[in-house]
Amino acid sequence: MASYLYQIQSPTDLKKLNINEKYLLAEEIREFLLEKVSKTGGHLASNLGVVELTVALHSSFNTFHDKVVWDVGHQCYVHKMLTGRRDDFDSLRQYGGLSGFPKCHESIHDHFNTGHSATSLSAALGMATARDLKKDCYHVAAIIGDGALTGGMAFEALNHAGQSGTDFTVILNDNEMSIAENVGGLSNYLTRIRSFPVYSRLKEDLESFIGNFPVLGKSVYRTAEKAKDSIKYFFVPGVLFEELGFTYIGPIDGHSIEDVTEALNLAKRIKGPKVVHVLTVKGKGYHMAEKYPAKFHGIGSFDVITGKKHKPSVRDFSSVAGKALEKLAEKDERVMAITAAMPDGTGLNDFKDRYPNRLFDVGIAEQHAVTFAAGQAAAGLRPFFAVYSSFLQRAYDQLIHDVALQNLPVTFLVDRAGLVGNDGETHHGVFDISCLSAVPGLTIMSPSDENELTAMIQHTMTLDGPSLIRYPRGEAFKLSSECTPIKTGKGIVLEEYGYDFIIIALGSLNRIGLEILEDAKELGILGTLIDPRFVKPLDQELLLEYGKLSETIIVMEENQKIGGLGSLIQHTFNEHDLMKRVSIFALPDRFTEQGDMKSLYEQAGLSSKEIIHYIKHTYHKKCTKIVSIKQDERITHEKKAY
Ligand SMILES: Cc1ncc(C[n+]2csc(CCOP(=O)(O)OP(=O)(O)O)c2C)c(N)n1
Ligand SMILES: CC(=O)[C@@H](O)[C@H](O)COP(=O)(O)O
Ligand SMILES: [Mg+2]
Repeated sequence: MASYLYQIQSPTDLKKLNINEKYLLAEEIREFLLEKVSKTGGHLASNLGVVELTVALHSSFNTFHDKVVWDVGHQCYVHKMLTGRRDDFDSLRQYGGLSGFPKCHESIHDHFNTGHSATSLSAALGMATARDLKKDCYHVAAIIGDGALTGGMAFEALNHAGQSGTDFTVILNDNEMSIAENVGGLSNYLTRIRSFPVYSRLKEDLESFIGNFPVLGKSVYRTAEKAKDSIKYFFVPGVLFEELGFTYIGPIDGHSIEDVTEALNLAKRIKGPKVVHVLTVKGKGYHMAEKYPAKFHGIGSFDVITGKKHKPSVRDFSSVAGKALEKLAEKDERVMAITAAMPDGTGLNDFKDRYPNRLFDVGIAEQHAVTFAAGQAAAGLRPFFAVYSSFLQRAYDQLIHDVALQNLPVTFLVDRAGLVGNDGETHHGVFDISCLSAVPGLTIMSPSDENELTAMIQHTMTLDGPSLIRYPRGEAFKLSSECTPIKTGKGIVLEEYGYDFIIIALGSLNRIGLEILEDAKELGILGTLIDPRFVKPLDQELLLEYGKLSETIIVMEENQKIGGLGSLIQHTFNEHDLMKRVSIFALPDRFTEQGDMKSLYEQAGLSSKEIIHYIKHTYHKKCTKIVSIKQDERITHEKKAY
């Protein structure tokens, strides 16, 4: 059987295929996607949905020159296959392998790196503006999903583009899904447009109908024009976009390669900003993903026949947080939960079922979520915004200006804090301490295990101002059967064998800290492990007390080394004239790549092996020093005796 997929080394080869061959290619692409992603894991459903759209895109656009920006970028796998990266798919999302997101360093066909939502329109508009100013000649397109279109930045760009009249194309991939079901007024609007699938044709008919009657007087023509305008308000899909200054083309069947190609070709001919509205089915072609698009949005390896994951879902920190919040809500009706399109990922699904009126999914709108929470808190509620660390970055000013400055009791449940693994650079939650520890009045905690997480969530209810709890992606665990009560700004000593070294480990890294203590003990090196619990306020008393006891102070944290917990401890020691070297095991000053956690920890030097090595080294140095001091003392003594 001829394989079209394996003939394609670049989009030039795709352009040589006729329409039937393109459909055969689409079938092969789906098989390939299923085969590969079922082994490596990845964003399957979104990619299955854009197979024909991507084939049409490369049939119409020439990405050697034209620029294409993928919003979020999780749906770029087909694009990667068609742009020379098909043979790299075994390494998809693996350490050192092919990224699951667009990466300019991978290919000249990737024009802008993405990973977070709602950036594509701004970036594409910027490129189109640069093109015009430099008098270059190429097309620019942004591909954005209906979910990503709920992000504020997308609206800001629509507003700007509509007025600027800049020539570029927005391809709106509407599958009525974000990760969960899409939400909001815009989503409802798009759904209404879906119910007029033939209107684009009707509009053309109306125009040609009017144009076909030159014998009608000008006034009649104008009346007809006006009538056309009012009819438009009732029937024309996409009036919203048209009113903003875009030409709307659609809705188009996104699984028809001819229709999408034709619509894109038309868009290229029309000057100014355009929206091509494409309707697709998330998970198209794989019945399991069509039925359960949320499960197959981003999935680990799985069995294609049964759709079952190879590693069954575990009880993770997110679900522990969700449960703890439910318990709080049971007792206090002021407790509200807020999510920015991540109810599943942040463990809020049960809360949503139980308290549908107290769970607010605001869409992919982190900035709005924070100020919305501020408003709730200002009016007497106790909102909890559960959000991934890297997505909270988007709302830095809202946190400072709208929450902290007014000392409002909003709690941030900061999930995916630390390294996240295969999503890579864009998704690691490694900046929150550096960014947020500078915010006055914000209490920052990190639990060492699930009991502490639950206790900290309860503890936030005793605080008057804003608070934040950071916890990692992955399986929950207990370090002990229960946890000692949380007191604001107080840490605890988890284990105390001796003072050859002191480890201050943040959050779940205490588990590795305990292992290190045991391994060192077997070597006869005795250490102490401190769980600071609070990054802010830091337990200065505890840290200074133990800091004085040892020459080897080690801090472990899953945050950038610059501006992290280690720096805060160093600063505390300086302020109290405790001149100690603090050895910080954290993330180096570069962006951490994708990969399995073990490789990433090793790369960052955050593994127990690395730290034990360091402890042994400093211990031996100390012993050698003691031996030589003792020798010196003996010589002096002998000299004196002589
Ligand atoms: C700022 C930000 N918040 C949240 C996410 C998590 N996220 C990734 S994809 C996605 C849903 C996107 O839906 P849509 O754009 O419609 O694409 P689809 O998967 O349906 O093709 C979400 C919420 C993100 N990547 N960036
Ligand atoms: C593309 C995106 O941003 C999300 O789909 C993300 O990959 C989810 O990550 P988790 O798997 O950690 O929920
Ligand atoms: Mg969608």
